[in-house]
Amino acid sequence: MDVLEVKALGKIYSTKGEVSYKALDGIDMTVQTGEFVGVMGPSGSGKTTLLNLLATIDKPTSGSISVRGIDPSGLSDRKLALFRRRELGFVFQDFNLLDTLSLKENIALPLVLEGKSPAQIERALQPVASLLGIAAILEKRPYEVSGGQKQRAAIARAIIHEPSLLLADELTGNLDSKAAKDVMESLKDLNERLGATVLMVTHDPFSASYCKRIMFIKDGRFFSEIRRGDNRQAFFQQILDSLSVLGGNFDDVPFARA
Ligand SMILES: Nc1ncnc2c1ncn2[C@@H]1O[C@H](COP(=O)(O)OP(=O)(O)OP(=O)(O)O)[C@@H](O)[C@H]1O
Repeated sequence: MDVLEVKALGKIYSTKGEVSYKALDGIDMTVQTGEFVGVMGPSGSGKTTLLNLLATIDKPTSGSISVRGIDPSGLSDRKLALFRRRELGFVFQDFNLLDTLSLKENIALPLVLEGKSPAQIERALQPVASLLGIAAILEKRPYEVSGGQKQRAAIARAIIHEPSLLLADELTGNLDSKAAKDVMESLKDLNERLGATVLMVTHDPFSASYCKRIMFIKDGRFFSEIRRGDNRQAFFQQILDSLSVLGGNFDDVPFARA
C-alpha cells in the first residue's frame, strides 16, 4: 500500500519585487508501507523544500501530496494540526528535545497530547526504548546524555504514536561517525522490526547507505533512483558513484566512510 503519493509537485518562491524561483518542478514519488527511502541532491536542489511540503510546514504551488489517501492541502488548520500529529513523525538534525523534561517525558509527549493513560504510555514506550537502546537512561535529561542518545530519544518520540510516515532531516548531521552509525543502525531496526516507513533527507552517503532506496534530485527535478541489494558497503559505493554523476556542491560530504 502507498503511504505517500506525490504528483507533479512544484514550489515557486516569490518575494515581493524580486524574480520568483522554481525550487521544485514536477516531482513524482510514491513511498510504500515499510519502505526506507533517502532523498539526496546537491546543495540548493530542493531537498528541504520537498521535506517542508511533505511535513505540511509549507504549501506547494502546484501538484499534490497524499498521505494514506489524505491530501493535507484540503484540511482546515485544526484538522491539519491533527493530521500532522497523527500521520507524521519528525526527526531533525538538532534533536529538538526539551531540556526541562526527562528523555521519558520527552518521548511520551505525543501520547500525552493524545490523552493516553500512563499505563498506555508505559506499554508503548518500553519496546521502542529497548529497540533504540535507551531503556536504561530514560530518567536522564537531554543535557546528561550523548548526542547519539539524544537523537535516539528524538526518534523514539517521533515514532511512539506509530505515524504513517517518519520524516527525517539530516538526522546524523550533528553526530560523530560512531554515534551516526548507532543512530542509523537503530533506524534500520525500527524499519525492519517495527515496519516504520521512513523518508530521510541527507547529504551523507554513509547514512544514506542504510536506506533501501535513494532518490536523487537536482535543480528541483527528479534525477535518478537506486535500490540497495544485500550489501550496504556496495550500496555506499553506488551512492558515491551516483553523487559524482549528479555533480553539484558536495564539498562537505565525508567520502571516505563506509
Ligand atoms: N523561502 C525561500 N525563499 C526564496 N528561495 C528559497 C526559499 N527557500 C529555499 N529557496 C531556494 O530554493 C532552492 C532550494 O532550496 P532548498 O533549501 O530546498 O535546497 P536543499 O537541497 O535543501 O539545499 P541544502 O542542501 O543546501 O540545504 C535554493 O536555490 C534556495 O535558495
